[in-house]
Amino acid sequence: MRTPIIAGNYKMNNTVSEAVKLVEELKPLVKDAKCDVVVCPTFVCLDAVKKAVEGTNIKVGAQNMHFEEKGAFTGEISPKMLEEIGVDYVVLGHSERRTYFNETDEAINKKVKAAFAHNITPIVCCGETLEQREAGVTDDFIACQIKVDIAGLTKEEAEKVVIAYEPIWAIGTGKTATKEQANETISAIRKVVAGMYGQEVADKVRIQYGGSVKPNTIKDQMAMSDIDGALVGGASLVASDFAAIVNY
Ligand SMILES: O=C(CO)COP(=O)(O)O
Repeated sequence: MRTPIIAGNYKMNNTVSEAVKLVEELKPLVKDAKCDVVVCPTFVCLDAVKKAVEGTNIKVGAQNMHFEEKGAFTGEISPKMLEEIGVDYVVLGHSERRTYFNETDEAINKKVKAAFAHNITPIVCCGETLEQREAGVTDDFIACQIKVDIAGLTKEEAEKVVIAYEPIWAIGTGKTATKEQANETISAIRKVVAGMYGQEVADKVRIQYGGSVKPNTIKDQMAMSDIDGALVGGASLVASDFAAIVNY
C-alpha cells in the first residue's frame, strides 16, 4: 500500500531563525507519525532546517530549483546545490510559480528529471482554475499538465514521483475541494499515470491533495481511496496545526 505523505510548504514565510524554531517545536509533536513528513522552507533556511531535523523522521524539501547544475543563471539554485545539503524533496510547478514566474510544463519536466539525477524526489503540482472547473475541463487540463510534467521517466522514477493536486481556487482561500471532488480528480490523475507508465506504476504513485487543508479537514480527505496525503500551506506555519494534520 502507499505510505501517505504530508508536506508543509512554507512559501515565502519564516526567516532562518523562525523556520528552525518552528521545526524544533514540530519535532516532538510528529515523532510518531504514521506518514512521511516533509517541511519545505525557503532556500536560505534549507541548510539550517536540515541540520535541525537530523536524526528525526522529518524530511526536508525545497520549493523550486533550476534544472541546470551550474552556470550563468543569476538568482537561481541548482539541484546539485540542494543535493549537497541533503535536501530530500523539491516542490516543482506550484501554481504560484506557474502564475507569477511563467513556469511552463516543459521547464517543469526538465526540473523533474534533474531532481532524479540528483537523488531528490520531486513533488509535482498540478491543478485547475475556477473557470476551468466550471467549464468542465478540469480532467483534460490536468492531463495535459501531467503528460508533459512527468514525461520520459524510467519506471523506477515514475513510481517515486509525488504528485500534488492543488485546485488553484482552493489555495489560500479557505475553500477546500470537497473530498469527493478531490478524490475524483486524483483518481483521474492516476489514470493518466497508468496511461503513461502502466497500472502497476500508477498504483504506487502517491498523489496528495492541497488547498486550504486544515486540522479539521484532513481526516475526511485521508479517508478517500485515492488521496495519499496533503500539501499544506498556511496551516503548516503553526506547529500544532501541522502536527494535528500529520497525526490525522
Ligand atoms: O499552495 C498550497 C500548498 O502548496 C496550499 O496552500 P494553503 O494550504 O494555504 O491553501
